[in-house]
Amino acid sequence: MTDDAGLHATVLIELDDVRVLRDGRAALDGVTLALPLGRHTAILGPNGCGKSTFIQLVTRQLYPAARADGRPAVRILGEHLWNVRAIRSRLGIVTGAMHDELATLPELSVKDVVLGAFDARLAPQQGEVPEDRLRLAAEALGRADAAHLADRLYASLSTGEARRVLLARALVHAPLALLLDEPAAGLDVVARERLLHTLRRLAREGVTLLLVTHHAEELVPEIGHVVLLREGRVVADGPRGEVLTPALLARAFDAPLRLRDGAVPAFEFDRTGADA
Ligand SMILES: Nc1ncnc2c1ncn2[C@@H]1O[C@H](COP(=O)(O)OP(=O)(O)OP(=O)(O)O)[C@@H](O)[C@H]1O
Repeated sequence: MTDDAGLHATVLIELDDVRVLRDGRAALDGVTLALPLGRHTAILGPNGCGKSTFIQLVTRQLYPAARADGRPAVRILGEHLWNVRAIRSRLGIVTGAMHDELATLPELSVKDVVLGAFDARLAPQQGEVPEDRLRLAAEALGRADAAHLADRLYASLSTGEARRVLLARALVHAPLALLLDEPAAGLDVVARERLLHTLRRLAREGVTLLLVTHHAEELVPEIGHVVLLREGRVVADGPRGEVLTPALLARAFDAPLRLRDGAVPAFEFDRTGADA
């Protein structure tokens, strides 16, 4: 392995001057990032800044514009032609889109949802499920604090319960990192804090967290690094305390915003400033 390959292997996601066009407009524009394994990071920004585009880039639902010099613009764990199924043992992905697909299947049990990860399908293939898969699925449900939900139908779950089951599905391959799209969106305050507690435990166990969000309260203390986006461009990329300043937040959100950082971080909108 060359030094270069060694470096890439420790970098979870690398974007090199990425441009993604949607309907002819750049949804990501000149984005250069290196997100290492082991560093818990949030990608943060207002509606429309390109967060979903970033996730769809990683899951290969969207592609970057070709670069003039022919160099690959995106690498996931060092691979520029990654296969989402092949990387799932290293990067578990939890998105709202996955929930939307699963929730349309009324017969699907929670166990089926988690077992489906082995076949990279919504539900597992018919037939007897191997013992080791059942064991790994049960362990993943346990790690997601969702063991009590195993025999429920997925479509009958509350939003908070369903989010845990998706987390279990992502954990079934014991990934090194989790890419989480607004993990606490739609959860009540208690469900949110319980889910964040689970994520914090996973972080302490060595799973790298990569949050893509605009919810300040999801910025658990383990998130030490923040990338701020605005209109498809990186406004700031650095340590949490240096990025979440009123000046940089104002630039990203185009509004007088500050973060009240603490046990439960929250954005505060300065209405006086907005009127000025
Ligand atoms: N299907 C689409 N077709 C065309 N343009 C799109 C499409 N989806 C998003 N866009 C545009 O791409 C840009 C980035 O959108 P994206 O959905 O990635 O932002 P986001 O940060 O995820 O927003 P939100 O927080 O509202 O989910 C926006 O200008 C948006 O209008």
